[in-house]
Amino acid sequence: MNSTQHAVLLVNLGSPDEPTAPAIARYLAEFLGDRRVVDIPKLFWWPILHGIILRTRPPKLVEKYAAIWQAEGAPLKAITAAQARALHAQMNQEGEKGVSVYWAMRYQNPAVADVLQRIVADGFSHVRVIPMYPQYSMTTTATVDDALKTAMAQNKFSLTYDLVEDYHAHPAYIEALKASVLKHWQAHGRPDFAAGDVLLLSFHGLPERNVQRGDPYQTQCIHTAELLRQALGLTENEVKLSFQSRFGAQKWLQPYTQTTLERLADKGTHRVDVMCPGFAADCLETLEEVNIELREVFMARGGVVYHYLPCLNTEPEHIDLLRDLALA
Ligand SMILES: C=CC1=C(C)c2cc3[nH]c(cc4nc(cc5[nH]c(cc1n2)c(C)c5CCC(=O)O)C(CCC(=O)O)=C4C)c(C)c3C=C
Ligand SMILES: [Fe+2]
Ligand SMILES: [Fe+2]
Repeated sequence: MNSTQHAVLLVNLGSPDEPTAPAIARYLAEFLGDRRVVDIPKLFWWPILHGIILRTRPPKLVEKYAAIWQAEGAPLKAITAAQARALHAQMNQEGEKGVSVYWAMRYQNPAVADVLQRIVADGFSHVRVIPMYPQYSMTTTATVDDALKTAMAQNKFSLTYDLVEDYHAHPAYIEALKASVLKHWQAHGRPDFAAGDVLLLSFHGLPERNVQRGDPYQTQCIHTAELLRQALGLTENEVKLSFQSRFGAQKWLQPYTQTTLERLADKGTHRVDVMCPGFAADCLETLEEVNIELREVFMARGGVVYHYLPCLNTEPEHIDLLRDLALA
C-alpha cells in the first residue's frame, strides 16, 4: 500500500494519436470543443468547428505533424514521457524513495481519467498535479483542473489532489531558461548584440478578449521575459517578446512573432536567437512553426542567421525545477 507515499502527475496539452487527418480531426474536435479554449456559444461555434475547421484544417496539418513525428510518436508526448521518467529517477534516489511520477495529456491520450485510475489502482490517496504550463491561462491550466474534477466526479475516485497554478517567476524556472541560453551561446557563439542581434522570446498567443476578461497569461509572460532578461544581464533592446500560433479571425496578443521577425529583418538585423519559454516541451508549435516556418520568413526577408533554442525538455535544470514543484 502506497497511501502515505507521493504521486506526481505531469499534464501537457496533448497531440493527435497519429499524423493522419482522422486522428487530427478527433484531437481538434476535443480541444477546440472545450468552452474554456473557444468561448463562443455552441450554437454559433459548432457549425463552424464541425462544418468548416474539422474538414479543412486536418489535411493541412498532416504534413506538418509528419515533418516532426518521432519514433515514439508526437514529440509533445514523447518528451513528456521522458520528463516523467527523468523526474521519477531523480526523486527515487537515495533517501527519497516512494515518489511515483505519472504523465497524461489533457486532450486525447493518455487521458487524465485513465491515468488517475492507474494512480488509484497503485494505492495512492493523493496526487500532486503539475500542469506543464509555466504561465497560467484559463485556456490551459484551468482546463486541467476541469478534467481532474470531471474524472473524480464520474469515477468516484477516493483520491485528493493539489495543483501547481503556475511557475512563471519561480527562480528555478528562470535559472533553467538562463542555463539553456548560456549553453546555446557556448555551443554557437554569443549574438553580436552591439551590432543589433536579438534574443526573441516567443510565447504562444491568446485572443486579446481573454486577457480583457481577466486572464493573467499576458502579464505572466511579460514578467517571465523581464526576469530572464535581468538574469542574463541584457538590455531592453537586446531581448524582445512576441506571441505566436495565432488561430482564427479574432485579434490576438501582440506583437505577433511573424511581424516581429519581418520587422527585424527589414531593419537589417543579422542574427536572431528564438526561444519559446512558455512551452515546457517541444511540439508542433515550436518544431514546425518556429523552427521551420518562421525561420523561412526571417531568411526570405533578408535575415542571415536564425537560431532556434530547444525547449527545456529533459534538461537537468528543468528536472530540478519539476522536483521543486513536486515537493513544494
Ligand atoms: C482558440 C484557440 C487556441 C487557444 C486559446 C490556445 C491556447 C494555448 N495553446 C497552448 C499550447 C499549445 N497549443 C498547441 C497547438 C494548438 N493550439 C491551437 C489553438 C489554441 N491554442 C490549435 C488549433 C493547435 C493545433 C495545431 C494547429 O491547428 O495549429 C500545442 C502543440 C500541440 C502538439 O500536438 O504539438 C501546444 C503545446 C498554450 C500554452 C496556450 C495558451 C496560452
Ligand atoms: Fe494552442
Ligand atoms: Fe508575475
